[in-house]
Amino acid sequence: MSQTTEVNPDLVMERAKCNFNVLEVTHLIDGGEQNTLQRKKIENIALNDGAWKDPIGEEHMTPKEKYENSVRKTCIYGSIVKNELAELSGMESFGMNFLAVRRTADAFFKEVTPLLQQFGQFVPTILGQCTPEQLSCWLPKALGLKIIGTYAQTELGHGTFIRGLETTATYDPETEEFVLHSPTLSSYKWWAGGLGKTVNYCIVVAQLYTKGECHGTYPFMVPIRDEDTHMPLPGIKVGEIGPKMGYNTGDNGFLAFNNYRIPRENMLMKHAQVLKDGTYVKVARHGKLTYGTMVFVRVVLVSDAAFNLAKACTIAVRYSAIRRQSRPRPEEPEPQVLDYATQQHKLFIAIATAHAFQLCSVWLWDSYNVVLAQMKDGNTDTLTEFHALSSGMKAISTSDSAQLIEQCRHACGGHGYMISSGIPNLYNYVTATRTLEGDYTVLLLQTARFLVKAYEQAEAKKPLTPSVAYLAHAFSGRKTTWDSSPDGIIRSFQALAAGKIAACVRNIRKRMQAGLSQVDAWEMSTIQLVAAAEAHSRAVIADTYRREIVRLTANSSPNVKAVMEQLTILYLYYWALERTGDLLMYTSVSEKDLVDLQEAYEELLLKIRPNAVGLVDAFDLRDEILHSTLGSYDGRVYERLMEEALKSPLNKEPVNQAHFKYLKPLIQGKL
Ligand SMILES: CCCCCCCCCCCCCCCCCCCCC/C=C/C(=O)SCCNC(=O)CCNC(=O)[C@H](O)C(C)(C)COP(=O)(O)OP(=O)(O)OC[C@H]1O[C@@H](n2cnc3c(N)ncnc32)[C@H](O)[C@@H]1OP(=O)(O)O
Ligand SMILES: Cc1cc2nc3c(=O)[nH]c(=O)nc-3n(C[C@H](O)[C@H](O)[C@H](O)COP(=O)(O)OP(=O)(O)OC[C@H]3O[C@@H](n4cnc5c(N)ncnc54)[C@H](O)[C@@H]3O)c2cc1C
Repeated sequence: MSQTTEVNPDLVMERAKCNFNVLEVTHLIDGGEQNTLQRKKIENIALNDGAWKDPIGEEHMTPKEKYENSVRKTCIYGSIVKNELAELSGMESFGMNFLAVRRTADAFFKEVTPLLQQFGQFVPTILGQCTPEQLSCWLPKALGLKIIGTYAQTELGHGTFIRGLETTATYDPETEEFVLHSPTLSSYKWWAGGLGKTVNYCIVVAQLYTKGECHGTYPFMVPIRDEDTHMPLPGIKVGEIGPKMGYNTGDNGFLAFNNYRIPRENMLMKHAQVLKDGTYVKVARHGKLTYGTMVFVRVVLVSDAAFNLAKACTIAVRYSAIRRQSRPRPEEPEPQVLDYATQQHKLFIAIATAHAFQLCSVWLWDSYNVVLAQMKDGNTDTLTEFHALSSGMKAISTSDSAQLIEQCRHACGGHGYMISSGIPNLYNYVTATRTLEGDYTVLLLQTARFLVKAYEQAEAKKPLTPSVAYLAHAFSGRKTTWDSSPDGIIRSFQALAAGKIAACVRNIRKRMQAGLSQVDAWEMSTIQLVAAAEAHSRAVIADTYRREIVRLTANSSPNVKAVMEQLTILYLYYWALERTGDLLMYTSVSEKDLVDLQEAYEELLLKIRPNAVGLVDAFDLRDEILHSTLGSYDGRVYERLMEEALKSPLNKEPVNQAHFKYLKPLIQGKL
């Protein structure tokens, strides 16, 4: 935590009011004291020298300057990671320390590094899609930054529908090469991060053709730029796609091939092989293992959503503690805006949600490792359930985080709209994650596919996998009894998920009986299927959050236990109140129960209020990582806003030339 000598008195007061041990909660969020110490060590090594700081605010730079500045900082951070953090960061395990490296990177990059995909997708694809020989060839080069790569799957014409990709990789047994070709404009690769200017290698997903037959999409390792001159290689057309809402330091690019040849060995052959004579050999037992990188990134994105939401609520809660506005009681000073119940309603759910997603991400990560271990032994049985689970969690966590970050902006009034508040960059980053790596709707429909099948299993009294075990109770013919205890509310969330899934199944069957095909009946039901998958994912998140908090605070001090319990209950009440219509439909909840619940929710906000600043301090986000005039630890908000305003290039001269060139002639009637 960064400290300065003068701290805003309101923040001093808030910190004195906090009744729990902030460090204990930090340890809880980090997954233990050792992790906190290690993270702080990484942050200290990486951030204490400051050579990476921007010469002028990035927001005042041209797109070209922004990109070049971002590469500059990437190299500084790259050398710190390579020379000083490599051992600490456990790169190969992608564990907690790797997350600390990822978290520290945000001090360097307000948007993104052009090397995000190197570590987010290029290395993971090498790890997940290569044969042992390929792995030993490419992994050291990629980890040692001898080659810089990205992941080019999406095309101008298709992102969601991978089977519709048009880029072809046709095997030529004469030369033992693949010929990569982009037959149409819509087949141009589009979006890959770092592709525009930075990378020299690219994992390209293309339709595999051999012996005149198409075998579906596979990944290929493709050199695209000369390793010395960095010029695009002959047969390659590559460039940057232009300004975006965010990710502007990430040089997302386009790429096309004109009968471009790569050696046979450059097909990533863990899951299928093409022999020298062109024979296709399928190795994998599960048809979708080539989608593995996407599953990995979806898991990572849940923790990314939690982290970015924690940043936004740190900014908004600290700001709300120093911001005073209006005078409801004329005899008293203006209250801190944090004292308004509506402000607490906007912010405390954001804190609880950041905790919920953080704990769910750790749980999801652990479950993912179990699935990977089973797959190593040749067992892919749990992959389908995990795909459904990770798709749902990715969809909900990225979407809720984006919405709550926007809510944090609302909570900061006009100043939240300043780039220097830090919130716009956070929103622009997170809202993209709702789309990338599988759009929200598309992923929830994947979850729904699984749920409908699970419902049919339950109906046939067959065994159910853990995440849908609650469906076994869906056939009692009675509404679930409302009970406002935490476990009772979770049971109600499960009941409404089960009710929605059952309604979807009924609708699909009814439509098919009326003569629609299965595809059309499904399509007509997709609005409800998305709602059912959302309800299911929310039930899983609520259940996991509650279970994990109970487990993790078993030995905590009483006040930590109490405040963590309050947050989980707040989360449950909030979502119950958001879904009153559904509860009335699928549980025995009465009007009076809902009135009581609303009252209990409002009382809970009051209980949490004195600990609000302590709760966001516990996220332990250094000022360098927050990049915020409103959210710094010392609360010197107005001073920082003024300092930033004075940095505006428009303030460099008293009168701008546009006055004489355009305005004066207009004023003088000469135009
Ligand atoms: C040293 C230097 C230092 C420098 C700084 C260091 C900085 C450190 C930074 C560290 C970085 C850390 C990481 C940070 C975060 C990472 C961010 C990375 C950035 C990401 C940017 C974005 C990238 C992308 O977007 S890549 C493109 C992604 N594209 C998609 O996601 C496409 C979505 N579409 C699909 O997934 C599919 O097409 C789908 C699933 C919608 C449909 O597929 P289909 O083939 O048509 O399948 P279908 O017929 O519908 O059948 C479904 C069937 O298959 C099963 N299924 C589908 N998918 C899967 C799967 N993945 N796994 C398992 N099973 C699957 C499904 O269940 C169905 O089964 P059945 O119902 O039984 O038939
Ligand atoms: C910042 C950013 C970075 C990215 N980085 C990369 C990268 O590094 N590499 C890479 O390969 N790609 C990358 N992408 C691309 C990204 O993966 C795709 O944009 C994403 O998967 C969505 O696909 P799409 O753009 O084709 O959307 P579309 O599928 O065209 O979606 C448009 C609309 O149609 C709806 N829709 C589509 N299909 C269905 C359906 N079956 N049922 C119901 N509704 C449907 C969607 O819900 C959406 O509302 C990036 C994208 C962004 C924004």
